Amino acid sequence: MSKAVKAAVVGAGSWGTAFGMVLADAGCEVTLWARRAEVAEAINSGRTNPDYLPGFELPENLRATTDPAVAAADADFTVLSVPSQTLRANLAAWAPVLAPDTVLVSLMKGVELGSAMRMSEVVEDVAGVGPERVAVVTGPNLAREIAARMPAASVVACADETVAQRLQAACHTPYFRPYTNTDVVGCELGGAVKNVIGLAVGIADGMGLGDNAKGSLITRGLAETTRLGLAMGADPLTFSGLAGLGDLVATCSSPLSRNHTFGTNLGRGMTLQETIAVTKQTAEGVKSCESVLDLARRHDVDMPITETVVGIVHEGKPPVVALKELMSRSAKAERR
Ligand SMILES: NC(=O)c1ccc[n+]([C@@H]2O[C@H](COP(=O)([O-])OP(=O)(O)OC[C@H]3O[C@@H](n4cnc5c(N)ncnc54)[C@H](O)[C@@H]3O)[C@@H](O)[C@H]2O)c1
Ligand SMILES: O=P(O)(O)OC[C@H](O)CO
Repeated sequence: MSKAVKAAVVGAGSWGTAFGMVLADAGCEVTLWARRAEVAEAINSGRTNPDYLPGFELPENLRATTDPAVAAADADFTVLSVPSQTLRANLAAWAPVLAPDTVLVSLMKGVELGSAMRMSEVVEDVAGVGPERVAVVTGPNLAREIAARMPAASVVACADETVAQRLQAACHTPYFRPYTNTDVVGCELGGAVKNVIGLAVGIADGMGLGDNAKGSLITRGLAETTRLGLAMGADPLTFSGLAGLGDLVATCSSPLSRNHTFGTNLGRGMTLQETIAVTKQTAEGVKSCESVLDLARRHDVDMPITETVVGIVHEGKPPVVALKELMSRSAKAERR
């Protein structure tokens, strides 16, 4: 009998826990690392994670610990699911205990502030591993729907296709269908920028701007994501796939999206501080809109929607003023 695949998951938040359930349902032995002892205790004794995924019973082959060395031991895959801006510090603490040949898997959809590095680049930098040891899982995967075992497709990206295929096998279940891709840059950009566009669509929804505005923002949001991707060497076809259009549509249409909800609250007139106060979990676009804009400027790419979101979220620009500015930009051909 072959040995079960072992997976460590760093971060027992909503997506770390839900993806841990997917791995466990696919037959892996999963150990979740939780920051707080009470979260680990609830998972081990109550089979639930009431703080992040209330109402879902967790599989028996998913355990939790607060000790990184226990979680990391012999892990074939070390799955990283913490807020993007904390990855560097979290992974630095894990680096000494990582299993020697473990594949590091990023679930995160953000870009590091200051360095403008994608999450896989931060992983390579901190863990000192090459791209063949780093994979990314991304796509239209709202954690609560996955935890309810509702059907979804996803993308498993790695520069080394055989590694992507191993991970694909490790997380393939009757309700979770992962596709492989070797375009790590495109997959990560799709995930990070859709959060920013999700904020923009949420703001528009909160302002009551209607479905034409939503369709326009989604489409032009995808256009600016693709422009950035092309400048960074991504395959443009990635953006019409699950990591691009798929995730953008799910995020921009779902009340389960934290980024969309964050934007809706701002569009309804809440202040930034009020919105932060009612947001219990990570809305990556709030910080990553600045690092995405930084990336755009480094690559000399025009990203007007991203710029508008930064203006509203970080510069106190009233949404009505931002809307007027966005709509009065000079006329253009669609494909440029
Ligand atoms: N929730 C989803 O539906 C979903 C789906 C796909 C991808 N993602 C991505 O997965 C990543 C993780 O998101 P999530 O939804 O699990 O977030 P979350 O807010 O639900 O959980 C974050 C987890 O990170 C832990 N953590 C570790 N160090 C931390 C620190 N210094 N500060 C704050 N928290 C810290 C928290 O304790 C918590 O367990 C994000 O990049 C997100 O974009 C989320
Ligand atoms: O809740 P959000 O906005 O972080 O979105 C969750 C996932 O990324 C959707 O695929």
